[in-house]
Amino acid sequence: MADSSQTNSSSNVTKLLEFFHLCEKLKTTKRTGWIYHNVENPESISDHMYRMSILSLSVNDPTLDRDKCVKMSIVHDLAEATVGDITPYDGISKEEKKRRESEALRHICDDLLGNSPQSQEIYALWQEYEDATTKEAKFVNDIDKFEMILQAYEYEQSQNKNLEEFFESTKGIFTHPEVKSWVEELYKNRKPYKQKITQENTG
Ligand SMILES: Nc1nc2c(ncn2[C@H]2C[C@H](O)[C@@H](COP(=O)(O)O)O2)c(=O)[nH]1
Ligand SMILES: [Mn+2]
Repeated sequence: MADSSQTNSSSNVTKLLEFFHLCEKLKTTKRTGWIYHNVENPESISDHMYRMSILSLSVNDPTLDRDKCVKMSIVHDLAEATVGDITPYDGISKEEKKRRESEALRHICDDLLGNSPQSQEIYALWQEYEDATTKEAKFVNDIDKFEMILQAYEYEQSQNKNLEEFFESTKGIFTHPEVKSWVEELYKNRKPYKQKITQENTG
């Protein structure tokens, strides 16, 4: 039997399980931006965060705390388990989106995780990402958008979708030199969308 100081009380364990179950929403909630474009079988919020953690492990930048970037990647959209995946086109201001997400994260960290040291780290990582002032946060903000256009490219290729909007809205926003090289390579490989010529088009 583990030493009691290292175990949680039974009510805390009950709340931990509630948190773990809440995280299922990240696995089941499809990303809204793809839904709006009728993408078939769109990725979930956690799919997006998982690949961001892989990008964090892959970057060749010794000045970056990559472990921190991995942690930041997997918590940056955690609040979406409660508030959902809000896009810039939903008519919800950045301030309101941040208020909802901050409230959701406070509930998770205070009510479900009992303001434990672990929950304080989760909240601090989320806040650092939102403030976007540290090197790690700027990098993770970059790969949040790079991972999105990477996925847009893949849907364009596999489903012959026109997802130009995602490329337009992220033009010129990348700051990290290596991420910029990834973006350049992606643009080099991107094939123009081919309008499917159907019977009615040809008359
Ligand atoms: N239709 C569009 N949707 C977009 C665009 N930029 C972001 N988004 C979507 C992608 C996600 O579903 C959601 C927010 O993603 P976060 O990872 O930032 O939470 O917004 C766009 O240009 N067009
Ligand atoms: Mn994101």
